[in-house]
Amino acid sequence: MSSAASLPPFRIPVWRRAVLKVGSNLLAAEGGGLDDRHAGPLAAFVQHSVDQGREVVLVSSGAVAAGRAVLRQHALKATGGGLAARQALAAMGQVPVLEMWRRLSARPVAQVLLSHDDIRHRRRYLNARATLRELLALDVLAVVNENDTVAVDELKLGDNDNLAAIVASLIEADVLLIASDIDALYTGDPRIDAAATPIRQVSQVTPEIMAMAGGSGSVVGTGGMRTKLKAAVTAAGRGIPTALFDGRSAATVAALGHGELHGTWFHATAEQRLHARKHWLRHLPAVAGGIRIDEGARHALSDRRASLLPGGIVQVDGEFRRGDMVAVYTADGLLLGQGLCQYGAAEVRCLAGQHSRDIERVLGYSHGTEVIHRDDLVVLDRLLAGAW
Ligand SMILES: Nc1ncnc2c1ncn2[C@@H]1O[C@H](COP(=O)(O)OP(=O)(O)O)[C@@H](O)[C@H]1O
Ligand SMILES: N[C@@H](CCC(=O)OP(=O)(O)O)C(=O)O
Repeated sequence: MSSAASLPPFRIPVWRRAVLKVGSNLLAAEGGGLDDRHAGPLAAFVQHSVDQGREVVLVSSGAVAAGRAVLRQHALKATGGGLAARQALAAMGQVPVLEMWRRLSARPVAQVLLSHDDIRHRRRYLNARATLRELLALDVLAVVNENDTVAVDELKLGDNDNLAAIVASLIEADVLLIASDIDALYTGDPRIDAAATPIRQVSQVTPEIMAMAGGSGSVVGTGGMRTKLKAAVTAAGRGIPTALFDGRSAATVAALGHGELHGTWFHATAEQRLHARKHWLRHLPAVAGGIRIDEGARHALSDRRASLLPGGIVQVDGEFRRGDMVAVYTADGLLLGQGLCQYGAAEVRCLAGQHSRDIERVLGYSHGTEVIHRDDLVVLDRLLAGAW
């Protein structure tokens, strides 16, 4: 088997926001529990990226492996196998996982546990997104994992590769970074196929590429290469490229900090991203009613692609709830576009004409400074001009 070191590195495009997924195999110690040997250089990579003005959200596995060690440490006996036992292990293990990242990070860490329901339900999805955005703004390291406690088998996000791709889409990351225990995608499962060769770039995950992937090479890993390829497909569907690399190699991790990938790069085109989002926003039906805005806000939305702030709102028609798709009109009633509203109609009525900084004073709480965030807004004249 030839190794990925035989190929020239891939120069990754400059990115501003990334999701870094750290797999179980990198965190599980041989005799059980956690080993921070590989997590150390990865935490240093995150810090280095932040120092350069970038943002990184971590998706970390390892809870089940860590939970097993807690059980042993305290000489506890599992009451049985099955799902509940695994969930209990994960619940116990989240503590040492967080503790490890806290120890390795110069910044405060925050735990974000997500479940299937949080992704499927729009309101919960928006809440999760708002929290992650806030944590990024606070410069806090968000450590995401699946909320195994409430995830039953048929409603599981499944593996953290998939979760990482969803989080990348949630925070609109520029790149998904998957740190694994293998240095590239190979033409076949390297454990079985001695002639397998590494691939540096994949322009699209085709059925032929999918057929190259086998399952996990270890007992702690969940999905193997197959789930990584599926994650790359999910991410590419949102226009997010994926980098797969060997998180056991400190040199590879350090090189990544300088934009050099010694792994596999899965391309995603900008058109894919625009198309997916434009399509999604455009086809979500708007609720009855809407928001009328003044000339300054119209200019900001259509010419500067800005978010809708409370100050530019002159009138609220009808009823809608937080998270609903709401039509936006000019003051004289021309339809300008539509977007996902961060506040319900009653709240927007209170906020109309107010400065963003006064939201908390007016409502007693805040869901953010934007009434409609620019990422959630589709402006029709841009669409028609094909520029969105
Ligand atoms: N075509 C392939 N190329 C590379 N690795 C493969 C391939 N098919 C299967 N694998 C296996 O996938 C493993 C990585 O996945 P996994 O064990 O789930 O790790 P993680 O904990 O990082 O998610 C590799 O160690 C390798 O044994
Ligand atoms: N929530 C589980 C995730 C396990 C998992 O998916 O692991 P991985 O092999 O990294 O995809 C844990 O923390 O143990």
